[in-house]
Amino acid sequence: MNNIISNLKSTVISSLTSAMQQGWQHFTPERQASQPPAAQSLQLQLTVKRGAFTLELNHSLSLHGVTALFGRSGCGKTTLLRAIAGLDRHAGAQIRCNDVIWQQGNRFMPVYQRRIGMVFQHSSLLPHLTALQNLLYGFKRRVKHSTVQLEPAQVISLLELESLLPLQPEQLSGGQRQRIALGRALLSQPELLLLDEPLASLDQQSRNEILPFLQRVAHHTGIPMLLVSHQLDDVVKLADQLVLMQDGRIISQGSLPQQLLQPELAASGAMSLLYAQSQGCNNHLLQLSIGKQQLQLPAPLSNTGTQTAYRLRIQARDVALSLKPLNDSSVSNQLKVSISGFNNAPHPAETLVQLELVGQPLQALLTKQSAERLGLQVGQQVYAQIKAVALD
Ligand SMILES: Nc1ncnc2c1ncn2[C@@H]1O[C@H](COP(=O)(O)OP(=O)(O)OP(=O)(O)O)[C@@H](O)[C@H]1O
Repeated sequence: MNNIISNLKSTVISSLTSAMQQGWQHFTPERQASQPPAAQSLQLQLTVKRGAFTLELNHSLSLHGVTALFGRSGCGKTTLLRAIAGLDRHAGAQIRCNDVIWQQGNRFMPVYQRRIGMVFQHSSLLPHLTALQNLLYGFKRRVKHSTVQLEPAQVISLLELESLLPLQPEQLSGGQRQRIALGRALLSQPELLLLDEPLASLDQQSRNEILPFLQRVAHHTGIPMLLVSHQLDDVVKLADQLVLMQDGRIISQGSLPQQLLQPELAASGAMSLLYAQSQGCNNHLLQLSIGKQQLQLPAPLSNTGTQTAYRLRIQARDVALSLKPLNDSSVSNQLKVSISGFNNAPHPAETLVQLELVGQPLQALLTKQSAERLGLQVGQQVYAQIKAVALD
């Protein structure tokens, strides 16, 4: 055992030393031309029957960035993820990743050959191993040298694991355990990361702590992620695309901003996601542009001035509409938009007004009475007052 520990330590120390020599104080990797192509599409054809529940799919999923598999509890998300991973084998299923057959007829590629990394709700760290040993578990034994694109030192730096390495799992918080589990998954050199509710067992503080690391992995490694979640808040912070499931079926898929218009999502609190460019800071106010329109928001205190693109999360209830620009209002963010449609809101007295802002969707939650009073119609140009924005 002592030998194993000292071998693991020397692997990381030599890896870290070499990283330092190459100037990886901060990990800013870009996928190299020599790297294998990341997973881009999954073709899925499968039927799974479990008592009264049936999962039935015949879909192609396009995977780039973070794709959220979203739906109510019991709709079949985990069942689908486990089939994709090869953890469960369902007769008659056909699963392909790009052009590689993972399952078809008698052919069944086992989990370890699928080049996937997995993180589950509970981190499943081995309790008798340190964080470092857990991190490197499988890396030395299972990963072929020729496939190594992410070295331990890079993963340690990316996920800021340095101070955690000597600790036992019981000494780590839930969020820290998930960071180690994520690091272990990355060191398996995956072409696809499968994340099954990785934040579900965490309290809000731990969720907030690990979310930036998931964002960092998504942005810096280029490895596509399939994220199972039934928390719309987490999905909106992380995902680029959303696959919506209901009662064992995929009912829609597409870019996250478009999918947020689906009435099924309004039940979880209708919101919009806008992409904006930073024009710098003025008096601690971040100046943002969307096309030719401007917004300003209190700059995040951690703002280093280097971020140029932002995601703005806007609750539909924080958007008000007026027929003319308001000059005597305290709301300073006012955008010219056009009405593209109306959706039912969860409450019968309210309506969700679909708006378009330079090709991006935005929605406002109004009472039907207000919408009628203003005479709102599809195609009409109005002004959206944005009362609150969350920044990513
Ligand atoms: N081993 C099993 N035996 C019988 N039924 C099962 C089994 N596993 C899952 N189910 C049923 O299959 C359905 C889908 O379960 P699944 O865990 O895939 O849903 P989910 O969308 O991931 O839910 P959650 O968000 O709560 O994790 C549920 O109705 C569940 O009760």
